[in-house]
Amino acid sequence: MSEPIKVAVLGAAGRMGATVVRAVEDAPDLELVAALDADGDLAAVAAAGAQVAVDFTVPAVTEGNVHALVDAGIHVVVGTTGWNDESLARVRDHLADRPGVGVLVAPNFALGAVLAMTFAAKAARWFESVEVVELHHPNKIDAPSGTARHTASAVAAARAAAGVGPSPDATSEGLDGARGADVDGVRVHAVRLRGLVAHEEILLGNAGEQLTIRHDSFDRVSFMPGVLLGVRQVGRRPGLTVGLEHLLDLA
Ligand SMILES: NC(=O)c1ccc[n+]([C@@H]2O[C@H](COP(=O)([O-])OP(=O)(O)OC[C@H]3O[C@@H](n4cnc5c(N)ncnc54)[C@H](O)[C@@H]3O)[C@@H](O)[C@H]2O)c1
Ligand SMILES: O=C(O)C1=N[C@H](C(=O)O)CCC1
Repeated sequence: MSEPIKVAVLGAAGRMGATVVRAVEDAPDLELVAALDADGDLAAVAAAGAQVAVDFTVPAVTEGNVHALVDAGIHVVVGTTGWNDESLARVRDHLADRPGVGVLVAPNFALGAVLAMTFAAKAARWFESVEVVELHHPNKIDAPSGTARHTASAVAAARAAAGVGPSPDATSEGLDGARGADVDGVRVHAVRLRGLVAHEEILLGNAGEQLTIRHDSFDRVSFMPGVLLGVRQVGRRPGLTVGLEHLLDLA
């Protein structure tokens, strides 16, 4: 058997980070060499000999972590949300100077969520209306979710490519926010409710019919097969990869 991949986890005291620590410890082909939280020193990751770092921290710090890890020649698997076209472009540019280093940024590592996004993008051109509803635990700090943004962008791109216009909407009066956020022209609604973990519905409507695509993560273990797949694959994918769909032959 080959040597285990040496893995560091950032955000290790958090809900996701703690779950990733347990998953790495349970995987015979992986070795946990560092587990850092907010009070940790990022230099400890390289000092521990980590080959791959997994980042489940907070939107305000994740990009800085990635640049520091890329400088150290460490591959990175990022689950933290808050990324946009500009921050992703900065990482892509940085990686051009670091051939051989891979970064995977995925807004959702649950296999069902990735399939739901893929199915929604495929279906989007065939419906007059489409809206996204995401539902999460009330401790989540960002809205709408990274998954919902990624879904809405993919839906919008598929509709644009097929020449489909915007969803019909006659709203001209009411309260600000009542129609949700606009992500590339697709309405996205965020629910925060005690008891929830991570859930998404894509509602697609035509005259006389509705298709609802729904995914539920009831437990954070649902993200672990995707995270571990990313850890195992990221070193073989130099440059920036955005979305787990690229590792699942779905893109
Ligand atoms: N991609 C996915 O599949 C997926 C799944 C669940 C959550 N998330 C995202 O992951 C992120 C974390 O979610 P969570 O529920 O675990 O949050 P959390 O608040 O429970 O955990 C975040 C942790 O990061 C730590 N932290 C803050 N700054 C740090 C730093 N500079 N270095 C190291 N650690 C630092 C915090 O102290 C905390 O322990 C969020 O952005 C969330 O949206 C993504
Ligand atoms: O619990 C969270 O926070 C989650 N964040 C990701 C997102 O914003 O899409 C993935 C689902 C869980």
